Amino acid sequence: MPHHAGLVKWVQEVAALTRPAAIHYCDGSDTEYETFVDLLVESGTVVRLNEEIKPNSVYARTDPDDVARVEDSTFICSVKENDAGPTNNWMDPDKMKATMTKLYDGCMRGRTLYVIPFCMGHIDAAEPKFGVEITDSAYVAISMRIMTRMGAEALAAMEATEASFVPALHSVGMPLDDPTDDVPWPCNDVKYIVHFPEERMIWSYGSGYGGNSLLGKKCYALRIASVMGRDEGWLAEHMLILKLTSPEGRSYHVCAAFPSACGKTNLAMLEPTIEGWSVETLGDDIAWLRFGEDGRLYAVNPETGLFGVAPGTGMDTNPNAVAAIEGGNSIFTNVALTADGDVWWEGMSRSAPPNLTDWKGRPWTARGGPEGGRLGEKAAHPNSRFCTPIEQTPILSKDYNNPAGVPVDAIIFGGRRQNTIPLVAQSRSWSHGVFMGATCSSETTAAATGAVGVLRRDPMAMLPFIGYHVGDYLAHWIEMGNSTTHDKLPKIFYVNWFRRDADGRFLWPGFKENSRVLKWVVERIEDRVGVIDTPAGMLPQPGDLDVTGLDITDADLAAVIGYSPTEWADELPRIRRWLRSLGSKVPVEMDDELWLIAEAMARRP
Ligand SMILES: Nc1nc2c(ncn2[C@@H]2O[C@H](COP(=O)(O)OP(=O)(O)OP(=O)(O)O)[C@@H](O)[C@H]2O)c(=O)[nH]1
Ligand SMILES: O=C([O-])CC(=O)C(=O)O
Ligand SMILES: [Mn+2]
Repeated sequence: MPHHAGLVKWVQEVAALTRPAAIHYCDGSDTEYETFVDLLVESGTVVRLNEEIKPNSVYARTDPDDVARVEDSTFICSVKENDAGPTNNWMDPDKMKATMTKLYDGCMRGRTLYVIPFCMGHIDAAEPKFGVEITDSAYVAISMRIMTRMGAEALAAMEATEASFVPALHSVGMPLDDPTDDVPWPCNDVKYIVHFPEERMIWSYGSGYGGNSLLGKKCYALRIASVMGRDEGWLAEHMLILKLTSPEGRSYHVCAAFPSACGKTNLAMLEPTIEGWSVETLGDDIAWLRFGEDGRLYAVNPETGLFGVAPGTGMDTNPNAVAAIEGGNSIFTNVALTADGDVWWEGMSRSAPPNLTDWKGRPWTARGGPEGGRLGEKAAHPNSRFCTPIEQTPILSKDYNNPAGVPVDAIIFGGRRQNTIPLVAQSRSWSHGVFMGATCSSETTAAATGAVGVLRRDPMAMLPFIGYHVGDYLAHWIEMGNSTTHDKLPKIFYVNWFRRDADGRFLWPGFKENSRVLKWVVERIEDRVGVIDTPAGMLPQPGDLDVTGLDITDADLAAVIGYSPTEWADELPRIRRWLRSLGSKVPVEMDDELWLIAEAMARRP
């Protein structure tokens, strides 16, 4: 039994409310994992994959209505409504607690309450960030084991100092009065993903999907941590971290923020196509950025696993992710199952293997669709995921486990835009870089429920993850830039791999070829190439972007890297309207940058 008084008391309170049949404190051991998998096999939630092909791995199919983050049901319940800002759903915390307490009342009947002590970031960090998730899902428990530093070690470190922790309560919301009533994927139509920023507390109900239920990830490491960062002078960001080494052996660290399903995992594990360059991975989704004593910004990845989009992950796009997955020890969700007990998804190989079972459990027919389903339906859900220990990445940087993190040389923002945004642009200054991040936009993907392909602004790729007022968040970014000398700050860039021609064809091959853009970024850091200053930012000069050996026409290249005055004439009013819609907390620097761009456009027809 743990002796952390605060923890024991909280577990007792939750148990009194939710009335589970049993309580289990997770130690994170291999035996415990085996027990949980056995239970999940018995309840039909997972099947074990073929031990020869995917050792120690399982496959889960969710309820077809529980496949992504539910942004409409995600709330920031700050005490004051204005502290949640215009981009978050808000409800009065007392009202929300009353509503959810009713839902939690008896919600774990017939199930086991699992207590998962965990640490986001390194347990021996200067100020370790602890959390404890209570959940009634063993699927969540085995996923948290991959994604976080959890179990006995985290608990011991917490107990050593009676450290405070973020309490994170999760229930699938399906009590069992008769065990034979259980379903493979218990969940509830009513879903709430709720954050109490002042109390640093998370309540989640009704969903078992990763982004809604693995509360260390988006809920803690982004929404709650962004509030901690505001108060303590650091940043919690939706960013990958990579280390890039040039043929001369000089290394640089790059953080990049792209919205969900817009290429972070792919870039983080990139295999450069240009001679002599190499990439090592440090993180693929979340970065915590703090100033070191030398005044530089340092990044750590608070997670220990990859929770990656499966479709599109294949040998030709991301061989390092494939290698990590081949290592086994993984949980696959909503992909397709092969006849020999392996997994498959669109983009893994050119054609589907025979006798597939799709993500809804339907046999896959030779005509290329599920039995009883529509032609053209995918075998794997577009937001299907692999959950794999990051340590299995063949190109993991040796600094991944360094509690102090790595110094950041460049920050890249990106989005998924068919037009307007050039392949790569550098910011003229820190505040122009913050402006680029702030006005970043993207066409929506399947990572959240709702329509796909709709253009929305996604500041720093954090729109669904900022735990407070977006205006205060942008001001915090500006302040971070003012807390050190200009030359120590990372350079800021803005990229777009997704620009298309009039026929909808991607103009840029992307994936591994994005190494050519990283090379240009390094050449800018080293001040070896010049730029063309445009309203869209500082763009590569003709001939500077290395396209040796690349199959791209001059016309396509010009179109993908170029500034389009007509497209920007449409864009500028959209940006202005959007900034206005955020209200008066937006820092004045954003208006200044907008004005500078408008000026430049007027000068340069
Ligand atoms: N056209 C094109 N598609 C890309 C590129 N990089 C990634 N993609 C596609 O974008 C999708 C998502 O890529 P990921 O790297 O998994 O995205 P992510 O940002 O890590 O997503 P989250 O885990 O949801 O935060 C996949 O379907 C990829 O095939 C690129 O350079 N060009
Ligand atoms: O949270 C999730 O569901 C997965 C993810 O990384 C994202 O959506 O950005
Ligand atoms: Mn993500």
